[in-house]
This record gives sequence, C-alpha cells and structure tokens, in this order.
Amino acid sequence: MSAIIVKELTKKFGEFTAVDSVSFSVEPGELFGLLGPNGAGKTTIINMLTTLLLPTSGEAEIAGYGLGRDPDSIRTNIGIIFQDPSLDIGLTGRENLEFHAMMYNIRSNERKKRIQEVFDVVGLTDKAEILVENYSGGMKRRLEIARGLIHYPKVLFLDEPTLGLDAQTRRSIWEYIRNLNRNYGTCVILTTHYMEEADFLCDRIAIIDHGKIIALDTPSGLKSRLLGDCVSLTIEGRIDLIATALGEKEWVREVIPDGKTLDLILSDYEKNIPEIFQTASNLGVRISSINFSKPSLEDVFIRLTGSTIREQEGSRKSVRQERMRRRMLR
Ligand SMILES: Nc1ncnc2c1ncn2[C@@H]1O[C@H](COP(=O)(O)OP(=O)(O)OP(=O)(O)O)[C@@H](O)[C@H]1O
Repeated sequence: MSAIIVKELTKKFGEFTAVDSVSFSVEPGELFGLLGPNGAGKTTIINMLTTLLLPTSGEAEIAGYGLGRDPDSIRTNIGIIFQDPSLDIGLTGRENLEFHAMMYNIRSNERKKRIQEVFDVVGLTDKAEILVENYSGGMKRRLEIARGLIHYPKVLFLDEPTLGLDAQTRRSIWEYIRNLNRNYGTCVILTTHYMEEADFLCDRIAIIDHGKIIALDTPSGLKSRLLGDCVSLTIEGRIDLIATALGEKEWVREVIPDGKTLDLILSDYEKNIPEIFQTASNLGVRISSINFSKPSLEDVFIRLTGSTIREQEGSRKSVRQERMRRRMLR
C-alpha cells in the first residue's frame, strides 16, 4: 500500500489557482521531495495533505485514510514540521517533547522511552534540560524534528526543514533526516527550494512550478533523462556567432549565452570537443577557458522553465511579501 496517493489535487484561492491538478504517490519508507521556487504551491500541497486546508477538488489518501473522510486518523498517523518555529521557548527541550507526547495520549513510561529515543536520533540528549530560548537555530530545528517523531508517525511532513540555517547546520539536519528515514523507515515528504537539499536527500523529486508538477523522477533520472553533459565556454570575440553555429549542430541540445560565457548542453562531450574548437577557429573566435560539469538539478530547472530558481523567486517577490503579510495577520 502506498503511504500517500494524490489524485488531481487542486486548490484555488478565489480566481487564483495555487495548486493545479497535482497527482503523485509516495511509497512507505520513501524520502520524497517537492522542489520549487517560493510561491510554487508546495506549502499549499502540504497543508492540504495534513488536513489543514480543504482542497477545492481532487482526492488524496494518507497512510490509508481518505482526505476529507477521516481527518482524525490522518492526523494521528502523520508528523508535521512547519516552516515557522512553533516551539515553546520558555520550556526546556524535554518539556516541549513531554507536552507534545501528552497531547498524543502517550503514557508516562512509554513517553520517557520515546523522548530519550528521539533525543538520541537528533543528537540533543545532552541539551534536553536547557531552555529552548538558549538553543541555536539548528538545535531548535532538530528539536522540532524530534517532536514530530514522538508519536511514531507513518508519514513525516517537513516544510522547508533547513530554511534560514547556515550551510553547516543544514548538512547536519540532512544527516538527521536521513538517519531517521533509515532507522525508522519513516516516509518523509519534504518541501524545499534548495536544489542541493533535494538532490542529497530525496529518493524521488517532484519539481513544482506555478502549482503544477512539471517533472517527477529520481534525482539522477531527472538529470539524465532531461539533459546531456554541460560545457561552459569563456569566449573572446563574437559570442553570438559561435552560439548560432554550435546551436545548429545536431549533438548540441541547448545553447545558453550569458555575457562572455556560453553554456552548452550536449551529448557525448569527449567526442565533440574537437569540433567545438574547430568551429570557434573557423569563426575567428577564441575560447579562453572551458569547464565541464555534470548536470545539476538547477540545470534541469532551467531547462524546464527557462530560468533559474532564484530568478523565479525574484520575479515572485510580491508572493513573498504576500506570505509575510499573511504570517503577520496570523
Ligand atoms: N491563504 C491564501 N490566500 C491567498 N493566496 C494564497 C494563500 N495561501 C497561499 N496563497 C498563494 O498560493 C501560492 C502558493 O503558495 P505556497 O505558500 O503554497 O508556495 P510555496 O511553494 O510553499 O512557497 P514557499 O517556498 O515560499 O513556502 C502563492 O502565490 C501564494 O501567495
């Protein structure tokens, strides 16, 4: 049985369609990522699947329970870690977990055992008695993850688990998420707009843009199915001439000029490199440097949407402002 089945899920806010007929399924034990720029619709999908928001149309089943039919059973079988911190900073780490475990009616003896267990998973055992207001950002995030695990959820939802954390802390959170997925076999659905995060953590990734899934596959499947090799040339001379000439070669799939740099996506890099130099020489254009790289998820995103995830986010600044306004109104 799949942990999650989503069929044509749609959410409209007035005339605006935030989630547009999204369908996917996630297997038990899978680490599944929803990747997309700010405002793509990731949080809205999570909010619907966690029963916090009613869909406009479509269906979903979470841990075997139908959305809209059995919200209480869904809630007892999932864990949620929101973007906005929701810990009580006036309590210690242990008190936060105690309180949460009591809300799930976990008995005293069992509670002690589980709290110790989840503290171990996130590496906070020695900080259990400290007030949360004295925790660092990364420690708070880890405590939230521990809290989300206390009732042994079948599915754990993580909305932007490392948002705003520094690179080192982000790495350590990634390790904890991986460990809990391995040790507990918990199915994890996470949203992120960090490409590296999705690439590192996820078994499969759905790339979301403007409320739609525009691609869904394993990280390596996405990269190899959509792209060839990436070659970046620094050009001295008429970049437009060489861009046009190389664009006509049947082994070149994409040509992306950017200032003095020309990025090529092509098949069979080793075989075709001499022809790149020959073409440049024929046109009187000098190639001053050449770099070869494996395709990244960022390249996949550019290929699919025509811009980088950051550019998309930039063009959706108003979305962020709207989100902040909504948060302030909460
Ligand atoms: N309650 C609401 N009322 C009106 N519009 C909303 C509401 N909630 C979300 N939206 C809009 O729906 C779209 C998707 O928002 P959502 O928060 O799901 O995006 P996201 O991909 O999670 O972005 P982020 O990475 O910033 O969390 C945005 O345009 C947002 O402004």
